[in-house]
Amino acid sequence: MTAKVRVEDLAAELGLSNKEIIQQLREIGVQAKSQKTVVEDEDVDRLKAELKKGGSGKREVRRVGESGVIIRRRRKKAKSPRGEEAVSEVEDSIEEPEESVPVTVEPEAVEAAPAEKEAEVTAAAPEQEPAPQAAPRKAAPKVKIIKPAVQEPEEVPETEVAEAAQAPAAEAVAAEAAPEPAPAEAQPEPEAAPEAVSEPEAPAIAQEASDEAEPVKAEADLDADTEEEKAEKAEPRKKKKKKREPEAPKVKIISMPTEAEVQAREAAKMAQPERRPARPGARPGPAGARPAAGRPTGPRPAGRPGPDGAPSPVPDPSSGDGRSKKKKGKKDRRVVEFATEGGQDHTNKLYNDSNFPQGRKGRKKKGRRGQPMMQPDQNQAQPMKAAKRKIKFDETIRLADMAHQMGVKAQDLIKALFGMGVMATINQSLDLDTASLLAGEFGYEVENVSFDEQEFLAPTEVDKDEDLKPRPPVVTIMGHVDHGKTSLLDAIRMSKVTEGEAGGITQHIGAYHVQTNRGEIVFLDTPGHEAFTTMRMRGAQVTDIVILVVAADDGVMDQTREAISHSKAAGVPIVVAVNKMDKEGANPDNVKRELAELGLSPEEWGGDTIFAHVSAKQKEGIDELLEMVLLQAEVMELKANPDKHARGHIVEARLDKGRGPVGTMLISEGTLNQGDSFVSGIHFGKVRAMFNDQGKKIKSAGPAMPVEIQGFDGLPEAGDELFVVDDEKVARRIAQSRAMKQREKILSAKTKVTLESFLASKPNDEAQTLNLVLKADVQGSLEAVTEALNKLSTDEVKISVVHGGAGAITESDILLAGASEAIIIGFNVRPNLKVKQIAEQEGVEIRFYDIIYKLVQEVKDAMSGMLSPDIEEVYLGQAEVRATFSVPKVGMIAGCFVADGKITRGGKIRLLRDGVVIYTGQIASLRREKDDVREVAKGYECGIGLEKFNDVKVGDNMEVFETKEVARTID
Ligand SMILES: Nc1nc2c(ncn2[C@@H]2O[C@H](COP(=O)(O)OP(=O)(O)OP(=O)(O)O)[C@@H](O)[C@H]2O)c(=O)[nH]1
Repeated sequence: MTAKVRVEDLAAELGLSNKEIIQQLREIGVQAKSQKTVVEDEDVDRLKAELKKGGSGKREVRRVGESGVIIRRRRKKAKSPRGEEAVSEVEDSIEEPEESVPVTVEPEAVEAAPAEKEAEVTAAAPEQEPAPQAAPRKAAPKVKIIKPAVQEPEEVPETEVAEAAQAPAAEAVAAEAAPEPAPAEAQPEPEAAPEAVSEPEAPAIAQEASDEAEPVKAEADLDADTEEEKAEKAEPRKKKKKKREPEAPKVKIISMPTEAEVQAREAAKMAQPERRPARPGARPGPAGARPAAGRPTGPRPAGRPGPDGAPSPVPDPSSGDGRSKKKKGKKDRRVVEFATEGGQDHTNKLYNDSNFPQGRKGRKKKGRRGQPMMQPDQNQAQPMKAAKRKIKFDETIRLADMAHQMGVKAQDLIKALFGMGVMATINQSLDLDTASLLAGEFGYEVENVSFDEQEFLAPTEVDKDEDLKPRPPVVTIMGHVDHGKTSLLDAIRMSKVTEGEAGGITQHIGAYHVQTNRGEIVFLDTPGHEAFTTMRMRGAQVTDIVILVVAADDGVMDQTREAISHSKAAGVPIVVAVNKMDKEGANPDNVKRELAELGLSPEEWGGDTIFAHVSAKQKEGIDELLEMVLLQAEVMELKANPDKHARGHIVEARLDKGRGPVGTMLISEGTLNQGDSFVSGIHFGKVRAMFNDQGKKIKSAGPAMPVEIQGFDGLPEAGDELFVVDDEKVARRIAQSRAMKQREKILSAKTKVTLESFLASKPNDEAQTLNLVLKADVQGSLEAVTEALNKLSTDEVKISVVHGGAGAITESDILLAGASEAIIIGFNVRPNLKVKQIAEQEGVEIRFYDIIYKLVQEVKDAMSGMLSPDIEEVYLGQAEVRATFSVPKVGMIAGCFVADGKITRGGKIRLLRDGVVIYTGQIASLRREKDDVREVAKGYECGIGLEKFNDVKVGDNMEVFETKEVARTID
């Protein structure tokens, strides 16, 4: 058994800090994550041996900061034993002297501080590693020298190595002492300096290049260094920094080296360093150049991807070298820079060689914990690799997530997007195109990993003619209120469906089919066009034929017109059922005439609309009506392939207490079998049980059959498409993917058709159509507006009035507009609160006008892409008139209840009666109880007086708004 000791215990025992112990352990190849990590006894022994030897190269260098604070830095020792020993020695000496460092020295050190620190680190590194590399270190020392030199000249040389180093140090000191203006060389110095910093690396290169050259370079370096130092002294710190920055280039230079160079370096191992070599060439890439930090610091700047796009590459984890975390981190950073400049491989090699010991110094970010220092840096660099510079994109991607994946600030992405003309917030979802563009800006690629449900859906091969079998038509009954829709449905069901059925009672499942002598017909059991259009809005066009019920004694009414508009918009043929023929006042000819005016001319009048006379009450004419429907269906040649996976739509769904979610599906093609796995909207399931419209349990159902299904995982929605897939896993995956998309969709702004944007919405269409739903206060103005608008149609932009009617804007109008991508134009009419909310939900734009000229002008402008309203109306609130009081000398005061928003005294007001605008003007007075108030919020009562208007009635509504100017926009 081996004894185990915790890091913290070990630290206590050896008189070192936990960090130091962890670092030391790393250097001997033992990974310790924290002070609690248990260390094997044998490792402890090794560690101690290593420490005795001189430690794994850790060295501490204390610096005196400006404030007089001593900064202790540790440097890893070179792998080479020599180096290590030397280092350790140095450390000791340094520490001691540091404390005794004179104040005067401090300032200098401080100046050099940032860069110096780094420089020191780097310098130290080289030194440690290659004892032999006197030259290189020397260069490094310069930087270091500044600190140590002043403080302890002797130490510096010692640590680093060689006498040569000492010499430079001395020089440096001298230089510092005599701040002469940097000679011409001084300028280059900066570069040289950097090089010097990176010297270690440079040396390698130099070596590779040629011995001869090296010496020269070395000399040059030295000179440069001294010069630099001088210059630094002479110049403000900034300059020094700059010089150091150049050092970064050194790094780059190093990386620049070819493989051959690298190898040479390895071979020579820190040998004589003539880092200089790099100098000129060194800076291969300005990219890395960031050298900013001059000396040692180089790393930092380097760390970041250069503008060149050169994100720092990642060198290889030279981490193995066993340097202090800090050092590692620094190194990594540098490496990154280098990589950027030169080949990554090279850098890696270099690192591995530990040729670049110098690299540390800068304090990198604090946050590195444990080894992480290295790793994180590497990670940062890694992005360089193409494989790592990809962003996963799934359907959409939130800007914040994208920033996270890229490792950049969301703010930066937002700025970049802004530059691309896209305004986005951190939580906004981006589409693939935008994300790709944005990623490109940062040198990233977008990898689309979206789940494509199409892959799992049965290939939508075109059915062969021989596979198609006739199917029954699906019929919806529409008509005005009380014209007999329900009675007709009942009459049909009673006369056909229940024949032969016990009790004659059929279960209501949303649809049923009837058998006639001529064939079957399927009826959707939800009369009215709202349901019809609601489903259409959801993309479900299940109805083949519409039966339009018109009472013979009443004629065409508002909802009759609406039904016609809805049917036409959906392109569904209409069969007219003139109902209540049994009534005395029945006048079918009048109905025909009115319908003919709306484009539904009976066949006997030369038109193509089929009419049938029925009496739902007397159950007369039903067969003839059904016959006519089938006649129409024959013309349509409705067919479907029953031999495939079923596909259809949910027409009704409900939560059954005992059976859970159940939905009625109208199969449009294929055959649904019990046990089939399916997806419906964002839900999935397996057909556990299936019932027909008569409540009978069935095992399979073919096209156009309404069936009630059990087995959903959640409640589907009417209009959802349902299709069968091969297995439940696929169904689940698809449903999950859809649910996710739906969430994203909700998050992303809903785009709606607006008068300003409709042109841009379909820029590629040759002829664009502006769909409108017109609502006016009276028939007369409706006709006038319609006529004026129709005249505006041009070859390029057509105006299509999907529906026009007199009266308030209703929910039905919103649904129709939503399904037809239309804009609602309200002329002297307004929607009530509920309708307004639905319009907002559905993203339907409603525009209001009270002057035909203005209406026409705006539509005209919109058609030419020039619409730019400069006055915008801002809705404030609505109030209901619950009482009226006549106040002498003041006039009529309306006692109101604020139902929405707020009422403000300065606001403009519209008085609405049944949705029609009666008055538009100003609020003359606004009171709460007996006090004049500025505004009254929702939920409170108040008294409102209108300016020059007294005809207020209980039940009226008041809409308050204000107008504001909006800057005109281009396009
Ligand atoms: N005389 C006569 N009355 C009928 C006929 N059909 C329906 N009615 C009557 O008209 C009224 C309205 O019938 P419904 O079937 O409810 O009309 P609807 O169109 O479904 O009405 P909503 O559901 O309100 O839209 C009822 O009182 C029926 O009895 C008919 O053919 N002749």
